[in-house]
Amino acid sequence: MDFQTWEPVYERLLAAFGYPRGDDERARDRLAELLANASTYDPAGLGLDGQTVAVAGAGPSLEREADRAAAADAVLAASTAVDRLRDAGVAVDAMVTDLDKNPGTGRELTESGTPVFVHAHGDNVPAVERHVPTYDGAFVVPTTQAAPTASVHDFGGFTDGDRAAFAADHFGAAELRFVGWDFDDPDVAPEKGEKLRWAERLLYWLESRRGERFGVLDGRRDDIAPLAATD
Ligand SMILES: Nc1ncnc2c1ncn2[C@@H]1O[C@H](COP(=O)(O)OP(=O)(O)OP(=O)(O)O)[C@@H](O)[C@H]1O
Ligand SMILES: Nc1nc2c(c(=O)[nH]1)N=C(CO)CN2
Repeated sequence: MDFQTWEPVYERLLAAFGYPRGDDERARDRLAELLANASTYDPAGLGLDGQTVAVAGAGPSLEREADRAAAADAVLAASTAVDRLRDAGVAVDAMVTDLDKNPGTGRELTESGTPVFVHAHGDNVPAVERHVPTYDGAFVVPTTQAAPTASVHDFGGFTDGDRAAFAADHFGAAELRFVGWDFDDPDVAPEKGEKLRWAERLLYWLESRRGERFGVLDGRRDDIAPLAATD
């Protein structure tokens, strides 16, 4: 997705959560500085074009659905879904994270040649500053939710999981398969619940743009507030 398409939705997110845009931009630029000497990873190298890509979230259903991830051509996993899939015997092709839960996993992945999409936003600069210098920059894909720059990309999306879906879409995935997504999880804290509601709206927008029907949204569409007139 190009930024022109993403920006109106991004502006709605900023308004909904009260995030200052300037903070996201400063975070983006700090991430760029920290990687200034690295030749970062081009996700085209993942070869997602035409593939069935599993997009793993960290909901309670993940272990139950691990086989569906294993059977996909590629797996992009959000944050702690990486560790849980590994424990279930499923290796991931890339991790998508804002470094707030399992930064050590991200470091190990980059060290062993698995790309990690590292997202900088207005509320994670200390984590970015602490962990990015410990990563192998050759396997980091730097991302922002603000305007992209020469070195920091914006493929669209907000939470770790939906950003994985937008990245898979951007790099040509033929089919997205969602595992570990539980929108009605009663155990998530209120702010996280609000983020999950936005993730759901974003996936609804994405499926409509792709002309696809994501099974994870079956039975839910009537209750989703659309983000675009075309939804
Ligand atoms: N029930 C759920 N609980 C948590 N995450 C879920 C759930 N369902 C789907 N997800 C997706 O899994 C992703 C990873 O969740 P996790 O709790 O490991 O990370 P997080 O760092 O808190 O995520 P984020 O920073 O994006 O809020 C979320 O970003 C979300 O997109
Ligand atoms: N500014 C800002 N941006 C975000 C935040 C956040 O807490 N602050 N959280 C996200 C996913 O958890 C994604 N983007």
